[in-house]
Amino acid sequence: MGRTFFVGGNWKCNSTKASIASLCSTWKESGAGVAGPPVDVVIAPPSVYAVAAAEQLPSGYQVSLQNTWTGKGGAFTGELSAEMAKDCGINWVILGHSERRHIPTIAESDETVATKVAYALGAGLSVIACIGETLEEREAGNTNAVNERQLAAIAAKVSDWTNVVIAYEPVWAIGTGKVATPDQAQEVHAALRVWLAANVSPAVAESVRILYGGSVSGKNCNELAGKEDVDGFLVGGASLKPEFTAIVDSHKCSKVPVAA
Ligand SMILES: O=C[C@H](O)COP(=O)(O)O
Repeated sequence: MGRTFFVGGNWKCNSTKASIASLCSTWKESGAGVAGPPVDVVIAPPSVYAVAAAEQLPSGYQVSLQNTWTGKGGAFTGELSAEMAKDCGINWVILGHSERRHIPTIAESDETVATKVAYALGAGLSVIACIGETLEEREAGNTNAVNERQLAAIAAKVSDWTNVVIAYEPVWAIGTGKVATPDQAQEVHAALRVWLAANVSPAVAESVRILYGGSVSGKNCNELAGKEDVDGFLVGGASLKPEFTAIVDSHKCSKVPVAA
């Protein structure tokens, strides 16, 4: 069994109509960063731009939301439901991103993230589920414990992992330019697979894709992609730049067998 390399681009709360048109046209003109086997590419624009971006992205690039609500729509001002994403032809959502966990005015709990993941899957979306430790937690020696706690909350509500991609994003590496070393990323990814094998199933541990996120760039992606448990990336800042296509192309450095 193999795992198809996966590169996600999270535009966060950035972009304009003009910047999207310009970036998409630069990517297409470069001829690099081609989506399709052996690499999946999924871009998460701010939701108001998602449908328009889908029409301009290079062929084969899929689109994601950056968040959905915990359940069915209704009287929840400002929220977006998984069903609305599906209705608009959007098949992915990023959930549990560290900015949604740690920004005080958002403060999503493990429980909320897990509820969102389970609901989105049930509504037919595929989910990029984010986990990751803070610098304080790493320095206290709690890296694996924190990541396993966040994953356990999701595992408690999810039984079918077919449409789940895990993104390991150490909070200290996000937007800081302090990328995890390839060995640091590999160590956590391998530990996550061990945890999944013991607590979910060996088959899920073998098949689920685990992405690394945090200051990934066109310069550091190839070395990270060469690690045996790194199945791709969730990219923030560099996904707003021409260099993103080089990160898509880093699948050529992957040692993970491609899914049949
Ligand atoms: O979702 C993406 C991550 O937050 C990584 O962001 P970054 O590549 O800007 O560090």
